[in-house]
Amino acid sequence: MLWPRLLWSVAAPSRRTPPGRVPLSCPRCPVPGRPRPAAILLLLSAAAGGGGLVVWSRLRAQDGITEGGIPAGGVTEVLAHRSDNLRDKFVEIPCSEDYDSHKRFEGCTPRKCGRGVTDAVITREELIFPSFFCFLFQASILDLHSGALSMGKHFVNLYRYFGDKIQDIFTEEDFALYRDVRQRIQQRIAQVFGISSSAMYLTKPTFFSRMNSTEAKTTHDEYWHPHVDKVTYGSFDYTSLLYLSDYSEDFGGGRFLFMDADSNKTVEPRAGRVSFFTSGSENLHRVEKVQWGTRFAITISFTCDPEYGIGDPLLG
Ligand SMILES: O=C(O)CCC(=O)C(=O)O
Ligand SMILES: [Fe+2]
Repeated sequence: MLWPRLLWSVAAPSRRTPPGRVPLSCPRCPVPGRPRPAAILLLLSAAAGGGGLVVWSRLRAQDGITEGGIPAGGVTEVLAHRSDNLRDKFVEIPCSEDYDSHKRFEGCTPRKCGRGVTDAVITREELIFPSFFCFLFQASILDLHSGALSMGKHFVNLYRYFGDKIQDIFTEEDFALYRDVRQRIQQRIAQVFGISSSAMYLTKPTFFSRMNSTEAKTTHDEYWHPHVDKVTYGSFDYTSLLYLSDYSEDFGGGRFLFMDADSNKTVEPRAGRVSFFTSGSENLHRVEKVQWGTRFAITISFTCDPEYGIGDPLLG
């Protein structure tokens, strides 16, 4: 059983919480509360300061496709069922032309495009991240690189807000796990797409997300809009999503959907499952609205352009 699920069951009881779970609390997790103006990093200033957190706000620009549940009449194929335990599922698809309008980096920029799912790169048991999860109970997005935490209508910059104290709040173990997981995903992507892992760079934003059925407080919380990551985030060439909770056990709705011309193809989240794909419009996608419970995931993305590369998030 996963810690996140246990922690969440205490923090936000759900009708799905099975009885008899060990009650856990987060004693080390301080509440930022309503931030002092000096400590606030609004989304815009974060973005102005070098890219920052773009996330879902920009997705609105690509609206116009049915939202919420899967559209009636839309044929849906399941690429990965929650109960599957997949080693290396991969579907190749033709690349879009999106990459032509960006500088090409041979040996990295996608020539082979597609989407893959694996349950064999990360085990469910290792996905603990307790110090990150403390904050995710209070926020919908935690951007590890910038420290931006979205809380209701506000963005708080955790690194500025807590300063040196952040080292007492976040643990090095969580950052080390993040680095390890990032590396393993990067290697898998490189292997599947036939490129060199050293030609890929982590890019921003890289963030934890919490999605539930409560009304979006701001447009940043509107995770369900169809979008193309390369359009939304610019620097992305390869997107990966690491799921931390289970579809239909921890939450309902919230499936990931590739929106192809002929059909939708779903990936049902499963804790430890990595879904990865080339970031161009060959992989238009969205997330179904969550109907109940809480869905946790991490978006970890890569660019081929060293100019947009970032280092691993660091503690302090
Ligand atoms: O969490 C997911 O399944 C998808 C999130 C997403 O599309 C994104 O971060 O760009
Ligand atoms: Fe996306």
